[in-house]
Amino acid sequence: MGKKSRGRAHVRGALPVQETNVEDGVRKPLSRQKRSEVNSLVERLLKVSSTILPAPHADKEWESHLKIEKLVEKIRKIESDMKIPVADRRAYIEEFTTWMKVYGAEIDGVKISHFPGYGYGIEAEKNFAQGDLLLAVPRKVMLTTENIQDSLLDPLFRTDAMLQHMPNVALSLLLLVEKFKADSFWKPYIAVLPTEYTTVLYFKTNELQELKGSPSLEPALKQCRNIARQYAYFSTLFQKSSDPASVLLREVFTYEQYCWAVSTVMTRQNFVPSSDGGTMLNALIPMWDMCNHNNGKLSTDFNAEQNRSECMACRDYQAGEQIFISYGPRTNSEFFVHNGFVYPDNEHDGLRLRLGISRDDPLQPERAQLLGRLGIPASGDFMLKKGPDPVDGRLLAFLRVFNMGPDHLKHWLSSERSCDLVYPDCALTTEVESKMWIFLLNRIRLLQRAYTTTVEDDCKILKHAHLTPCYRMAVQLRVTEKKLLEAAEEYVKQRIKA
Ligand SMILES: C[S@@+](CC[C@H](N)C(=O)[O-])C[C@H]1O[C@@H](n2cnc3c(N)ncnc32)[C@H](O)[C@@H]1O
Repeated sequence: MGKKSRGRAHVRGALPVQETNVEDGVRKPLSRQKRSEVNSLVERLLKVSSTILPAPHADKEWESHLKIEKLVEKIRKIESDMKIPVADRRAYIEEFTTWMKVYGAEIDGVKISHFPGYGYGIEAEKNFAQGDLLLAVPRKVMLTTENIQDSLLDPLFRTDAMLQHMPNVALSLLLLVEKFKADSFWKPYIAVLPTEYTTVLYFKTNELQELKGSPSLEPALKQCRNIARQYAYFSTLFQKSSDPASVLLREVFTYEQYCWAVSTVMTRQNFVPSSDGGTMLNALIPMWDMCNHNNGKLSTDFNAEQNRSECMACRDYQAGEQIFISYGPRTNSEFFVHNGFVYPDNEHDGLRLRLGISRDDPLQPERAQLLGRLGIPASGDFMLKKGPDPVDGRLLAFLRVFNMGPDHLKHWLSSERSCDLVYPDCALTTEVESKMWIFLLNRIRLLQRAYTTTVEDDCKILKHAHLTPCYRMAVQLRVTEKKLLEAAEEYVKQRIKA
């Protein structure tokens, strides 16, 4: 495809230049030799990223990440020949807003503005009272997995198992198809999307290394490995298939483009009912997806009668204020891995604890049976929560069962009141109670010792102005984790004293 000739203003003002996804140069395919180099690197990447690692093993995961990174770096270097210069994201906001209104969006009273620390966001242009309609986005402008059936992706979608089973991956590829198609209906929307993200896929090795000791490192590395594997899979597929999507994407599909597409979807997607109401669809909802997150109630709903998503004010807003929505009760680790940000005031924060009954434990069958009765697995992920009650009923019951002796287990297995084990005031011997609090305290201290810095060190680091956004986020995340552990430690110490 040749250079775009559409005239537009390159607005350069006080704000940093925000690139768009609109090409501002000539797209160049790779030379034959470079294509074959990429293909052989991709083959190796597919192998390395598909290797099954031994169950949770941080060192092995890190080793594998370094191998993947090495290959990805080589691929990126060659693929940089395919890079297309892009223009200012901000210059397209007006065109996008007009497009939204033409297709029936109700967005009077709000506008897109830049907010330091958040990127773009939605600003109130008038006062809103709690419960008022802030914006309404018709289905027509949404990009959903239902749009695949009328797109170039449809033939590939129908035959590819990964696309059939992973709607978020399918939506990512649909987005790429629409981005590179000459006459996409969604061009005005794609033009105002960010060109880069701060999801873990954009972290350099030294930035990810800042998470050593954190329980968030493992899901972050897994995410990087999964995306590298998917990239390698599709890169190979597009080179050899002749369906319309493969033909279109063959010359433009790079690791960077794939990271962009999946990051767009993972940081912005929502779910809406299908047109027949029978199922839920992964959807990109223009304009709504410009809202940033804070604590609060979910305030977006799909209005089936009007066939549109509606977002209500979850509190009063004054003109000039940034409007926030809640992305839901996620921990900071989840925000970090899936949404590309850390929210220090997160009231739903929590820290994953992996706990399990050892197979070598002679009482394993009894413990597993009792836990099973409570609907709790004998091994799995539990959560230490932020706030005054860090230990919820599920974790409490696990710890109790884990620390019971044979007589206690026998008693609770024959009791009709075993469900009481999830309640703090359940009548349990002090022997089991104190054993379990000591066990939890040791576990918390083990987690604390795994970090290589203290909260004080981290706070000093965060004062440096020159940190990259990804580096800053990694340090912010470990601060939230350490503070949570500190509070939980204090809570447990009080229980031991009592
Ligand atoms: C749905 S988009 C919101 C619009 C986005 N700010 C933009 O410029 O396009 C979600 C992204 O916004 C940013 N974001 C949302 N809430 C945030 C918060 N509370 N703090 C920092 N960044 C936030 C993160 O980069 C996140 O990936």
